[in-house]
Amino acid sequence: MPAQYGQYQNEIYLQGLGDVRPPMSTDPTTLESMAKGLLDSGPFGYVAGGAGSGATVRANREAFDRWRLVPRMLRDATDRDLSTTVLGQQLPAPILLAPVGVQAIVHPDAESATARAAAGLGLPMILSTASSTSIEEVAAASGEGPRWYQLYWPNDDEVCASLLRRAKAAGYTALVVTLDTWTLAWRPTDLDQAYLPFLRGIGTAIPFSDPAFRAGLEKTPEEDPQMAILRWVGLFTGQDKSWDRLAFLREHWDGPIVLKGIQHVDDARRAADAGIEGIVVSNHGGRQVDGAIASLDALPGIAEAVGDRLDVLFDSGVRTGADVLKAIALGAKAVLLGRPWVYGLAHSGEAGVRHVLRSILADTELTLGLAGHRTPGALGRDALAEVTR
Ligand SMILES: Cc1cc2nc3c(=O)[nH]c(=O)nc-3n(C[C@H](O)[C@H](O)[C@H](O)COP(=O)(O)O)c2cc1C
Ligand SMILES: O=C(O)C(=O)c1ccccc1
Repeated sequence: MPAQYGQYQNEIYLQGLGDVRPPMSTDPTTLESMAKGLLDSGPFGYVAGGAGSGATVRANREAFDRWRLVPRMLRDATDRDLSTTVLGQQLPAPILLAPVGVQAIVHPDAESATARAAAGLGLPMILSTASSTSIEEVAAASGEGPRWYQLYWPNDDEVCASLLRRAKAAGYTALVVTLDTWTLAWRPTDLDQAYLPFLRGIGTAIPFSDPAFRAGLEKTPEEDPQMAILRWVGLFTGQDKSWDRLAFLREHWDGPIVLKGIQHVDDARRAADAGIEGIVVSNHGGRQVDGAIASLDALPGIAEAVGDRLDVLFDSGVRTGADVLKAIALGAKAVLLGRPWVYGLAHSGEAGVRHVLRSILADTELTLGLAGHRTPGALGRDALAEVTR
């Protein structure tokens, strides 16, 4: 297959001949400061912020800086192919859109804009349970694009079964169960502004359309929004879940299941023992356990232990093409991207998300080739050097 994503580089240079500049920076590491100038401090702080002192947000980036690619020369890497297979599904590149809730706080087009941008590139969007837009609406915006559903596992089995039923009916093929956010962490940036997006009312945050959810309310969410919001938050807080409860999800979901938020190798082994198809090695972008291990530092041991039994995915701190390649060389099959495209969404909706995704895809493809490889699968530990200070 001819290299395709690198075309974005040519496109940008050609537009430059007509004095047209790219819509926003092509360097995703600078998008945070751009978004700071665009968004109110509440939503910006919510997206950019982390737990506690921010130690784990920083650690995620520092871990990437400790690994360096070691490029190889005089190997024909003119034609690159980023495609890969995850959960038995062919993907055009080893990149997925991480589940991100409440997208209406950054742009009115919210999840529908993201879904259109992802679908246009054939990348799976993982729709959050905490989305601003309904499962069915986002499915419609996805068109033929691949779609996965992320579950915040409610402590009401009826609501859980209803969400899974709707996701299945709307064509979502894989289920990502997020385990690390059964309550929100201590997040000083949000606390200092008393900012919590889903306490700000119907329409801007959580959809209340679910029939099983509505059935459990005395008054409709339209009549008593406060009550509805409190019940919704309560449903996802302080759950008393254990590994044997995965059987319930199996019963109500007939596709592959991925557990998100795995950081300990023993938890990865338990997932494999339970017959789970995939895990996401993730610390939630440093938003949950302040002081937690950098996600990239947790990856190699986990990939070594279970990489041949299930698909190991990775997120937290991926910003550049080189980062994508480093995570793959350390054992990930694919990576999830979080904040960078959210900043693109804030800038210009669907077009902004598309620009950020195309930038990272182009960077990934060019850097792969320049490092001397044709496919992500060719990357092994010998493609990297660890820098010790
Ligand atoms: C604003 C925001 C909202 C998020 N919402 C969810 C969510 O609803 N479900 C979930 O599993 N993860 C959620 N995450 C975590 C992401 O899926 C992902 O793990 C994280 O953003 C990856 O780190 P990165 O932003 O450094 O790429 C959210 C992250 C952000 C920044
Ligand atoms: O903020 C988050 O990290 C997150 O996962 C979340 C949780 C609930 C609602 C929206 C997002």
